[in-house]
Amino acid sequence: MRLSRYFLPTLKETPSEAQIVSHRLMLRAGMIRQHAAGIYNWLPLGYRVLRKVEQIVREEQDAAGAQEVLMPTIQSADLWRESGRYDDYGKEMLRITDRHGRDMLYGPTHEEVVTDIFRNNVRSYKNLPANLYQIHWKFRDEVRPRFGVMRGREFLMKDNYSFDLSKEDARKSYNRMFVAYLRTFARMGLKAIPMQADTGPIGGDLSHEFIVLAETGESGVYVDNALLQKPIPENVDYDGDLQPIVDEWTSLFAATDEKYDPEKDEKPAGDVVNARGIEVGHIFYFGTKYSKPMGAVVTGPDGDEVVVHMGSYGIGVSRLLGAIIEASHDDAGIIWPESVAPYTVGLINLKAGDAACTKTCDDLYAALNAAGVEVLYDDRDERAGAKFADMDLIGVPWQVIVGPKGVAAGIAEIKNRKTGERSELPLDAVVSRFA
Ligand SMILES: Nc1ncnc2c1ncn2[C@@H]1O[C@H](COS(=O)(=O)NC(=O)[C@@H](N)CS)[C@@H](O)[C@H]1O
Repeated sequence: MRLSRYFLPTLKETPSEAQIVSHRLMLRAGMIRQHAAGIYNWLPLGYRVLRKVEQIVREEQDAAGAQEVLMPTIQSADLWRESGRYDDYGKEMLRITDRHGRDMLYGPTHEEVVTDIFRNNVRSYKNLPANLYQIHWKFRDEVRPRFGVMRGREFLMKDNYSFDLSKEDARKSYNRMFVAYLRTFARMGLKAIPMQADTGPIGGDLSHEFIVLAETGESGVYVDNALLQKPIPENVDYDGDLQPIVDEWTSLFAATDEKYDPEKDEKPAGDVVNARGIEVGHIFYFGTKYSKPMGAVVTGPDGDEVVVHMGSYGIGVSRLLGAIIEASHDDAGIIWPESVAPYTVGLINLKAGDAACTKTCDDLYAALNAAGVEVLYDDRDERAGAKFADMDLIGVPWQVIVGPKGVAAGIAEIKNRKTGERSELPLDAVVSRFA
């Protein structure tokens, strides 16, 4: 993409309404613009990263055996009356009346909808286990939306729902998601620690939140330092027994401050630190909480009717962009991990008015694109300083800097955005370096 053509309204000034760094940088880098409180427009740069994050979530869900669906954002209130949550859910639920006077709502979550899909289409235990997921927009009328996409009212969530014949089988589904979550966040360069958590309006008695440690996090947490060093599971056999991995990750102390109070509870063993964290995922087992009132049953192996056991598993996809920036930035701006970066290379033409330099850069841009390298090409007629500042703000992992002197010497300068390390490369070696 050429910066001269990019719809990228960067800001020099820090917007006053932004209180945390990720919110400030997402506004300054032209990634989002607020539409209303807690509701955002996703501009080209921001949307590009959102889809990269979404894709990693999707890949790990597919690898774990979940199947992607798309459920409606607007739901009928009738299902929520069946589950008994219509009144309990409170003011966070955006309630709507359609032209025929029917009670509808903008979905804050989808347990009822997915249970309705299951009960209408599955009769036999032979179709279990089932695990359906979607990546879709949710609406929760938060009383105090803040911190940009971190606590929005309309936000993008990946939500899964699992269906099993028994609590034991449901535990296996839970474990598959637990491991998939460890892998998902690690692929985005995040250390997300699974912690015992409250179940809140979703319900159930088994739940873990996945928390990324960050000083601006809204959650207070207590975590054993050893958890931060643990290697992430690789080459996972999702049909195998994952309990040992889950046991390993839950044997050390980690709890949100809702579950552990240092004043009341005894001091846990280990090198436990108190920190702030961002909840990027939350998984629940809640048995028959929805399947019983909604009649989601299957015929069991011995012909009897069995109410299925369920769990639900959420990831805050849009929140993750904020979390990644909180975990990876510096004074100059965002530092995107390569796995979610909007572009891999930021190509900077230091002298747009110099014909030889511009031709070299244009040729390099074409060659990198032809090799499948995602390039953001600063071809603007701007001062070098402004170009460096913008590319550092946008946060692409690698900068390829070409000026008239470099062209004369046949070299480009390469800058690693994360380390600041600079090196030189012959111009004809740049494509192979990044392809
Ligand atoms: N207001 C919000 N803004 C941005 N992300 C949010 C917001 N509320 C929740 N999330 C994200 O969505 C994830 C899942 O939300 S949740 O309420 O914990 N869980 C559920 O909704 C379950 N139905 C899982 S499918 C959270 O872990 C958090 O990362």
